[in-house]
Amino acid sequence: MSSGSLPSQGLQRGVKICGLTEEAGFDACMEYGADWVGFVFFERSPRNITPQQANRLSARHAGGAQRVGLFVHPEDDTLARVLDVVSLDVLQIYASDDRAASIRHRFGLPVWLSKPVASADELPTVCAVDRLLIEPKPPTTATRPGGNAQKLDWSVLHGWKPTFPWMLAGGLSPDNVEQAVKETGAPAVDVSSGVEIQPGIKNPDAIKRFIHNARAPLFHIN
Ligand SMILES: O=C(O)c1ccccc1NCC(=O)[C@H](O)[C@H](O)COP(=O)(O)O
Repeated sequence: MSSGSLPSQGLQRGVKICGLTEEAGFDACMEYGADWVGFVFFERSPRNITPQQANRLSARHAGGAQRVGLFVHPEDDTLARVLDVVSLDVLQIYASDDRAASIRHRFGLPVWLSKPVASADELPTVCAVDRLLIEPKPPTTATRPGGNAQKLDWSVLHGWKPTFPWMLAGGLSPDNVEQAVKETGAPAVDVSSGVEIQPGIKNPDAIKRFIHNARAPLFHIN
């Protein structure tokens, strides 16, 4: 697969809205055409959702955006328990490359791996799974590895030419996403805090604007 330039639908830039917990936010993702919706299975997160709640939300719409389950260093048992209750299309994982590849093999689902970076020399050159999420390192005081509304220094990505699918995450919002894709050439973008009224509660209008603005720039590769 080349250059990470293949979002889920043709040449349209891929958009993932993460951390859905309630109906209005979930329905907005479906109405405004998000490519992926994320459910956070991490107890310390304000966006944590139970498998049963995720299943109920997911059942509100047949089809539409792919359902992504987000896990932090999960055991196989945890993944199996969630997948018993809610059907997921993608597993988004915080783990090592080897562990992520092993989860992919064990569960037979596409796996996306989060790659926190702080400088250009930390940018990955290979991808052991299906997609990498490039995001900033969390603040030292953070209680979770992502979803902290922290923006990556986009200049870190200048000149980076990955040969695998990737997605930009961290501190994006309806107001900065257009500039973010222009500066980085990101083929896909991921947001949580930037489209929220409060942690875990999404703003439908912000979701609409985020999706529109993310797709506004012509598709190009950096
Ligand atoms: O959202 C959380 O609470 C969370 C908890 C544990 C690991 C990851 C988490 N979120 C990751 C994300 O939602 C995405 O990477 C997101 O695009 C970045 O978050 P934000 O800066 O809030 O947009």
